[in-house]
Amino acid sequence: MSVAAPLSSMVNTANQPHLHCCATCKSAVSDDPFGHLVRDIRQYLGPSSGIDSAHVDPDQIKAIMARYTSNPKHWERYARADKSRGYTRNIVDNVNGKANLILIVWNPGKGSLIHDHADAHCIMKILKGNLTETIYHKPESGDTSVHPLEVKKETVYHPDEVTYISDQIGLHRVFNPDPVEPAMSLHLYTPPNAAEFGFHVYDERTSKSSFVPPQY
Ligand SMILES: N[C@@H](CS(=O)O)C(=O)O
Ligand SMILES: [Fe+2]
Repeated sequence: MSVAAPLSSMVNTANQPHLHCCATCKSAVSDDPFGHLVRDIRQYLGPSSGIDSAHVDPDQIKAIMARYTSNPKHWERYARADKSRGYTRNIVDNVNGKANLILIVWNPGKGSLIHDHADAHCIMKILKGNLTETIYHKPESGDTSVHPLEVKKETVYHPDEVTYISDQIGLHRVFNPDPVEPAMSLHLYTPPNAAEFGFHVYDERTSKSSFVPPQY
C-alpha cells in the first residue's frame, strides 16, 4: 500500500515566492514586505475616495510604517535619483486618490526649503541613511512683520524611524547631512493637498512665505 508523500517532499519550493498569511487583511500574500506596507496603508485609508484629513489618525499610519523593516531590495526600483536636484520625489502610490506615497532620494548634503504641508498630514519613514529635520514655529496668519523664523526642534532620524508633521506642529526643512551618501525616505501625504492645490515655502531670515503652485 502506498502512502502519500508529504506535499513538501513532492514540490520544489526553493524558487517559489514564499506565501504566508497577512495578519492585517487575513489573506495570503507573497513575500513582498514593501508591497504589503502599501496595501496596509491603502486598507487603513479605505477604498473609497472621500477625503477628510480629520478622520485620519496619523498614529495609526505611523504604526503601519514603523512595523515595516527597510531593505533596499524591497524599494530600490522606486529610488530614482537626479544629481542635478537637491532631492527627487518618486511616486509609489496614490492610495485611491486619498494620499500621495512618495519615496524621496536626498542627494548628499542637500535638503528641502522650509515649507508647510498644505493642511495635510505628513508621515515620514527613513529608509536609508540619516535625515535631519528642523521644525520651525509657523508665523501667525496675517503676520506680515519681518523677523527670522524661530526653530522649535531639530532631530536626526535614523533608518526605520518614523516621524510626523502637520501645519499644527509647524513648518519644517529636511536635510541629508552625509557629504557622500544619498539618503532615502518614504513620505505619506494625506489628503494630497500640496499636489492638488500647492503649498508655501518660507524664508528663514524674514518669515516671508511664497506660494508654490501644484507641479504637473
Ligand atoms: N515635504 C517635502 C519633503 S520634506 O522636506 O519632508 C516634499 O514632499 O517635497
Ligand atoms: Fe515636508
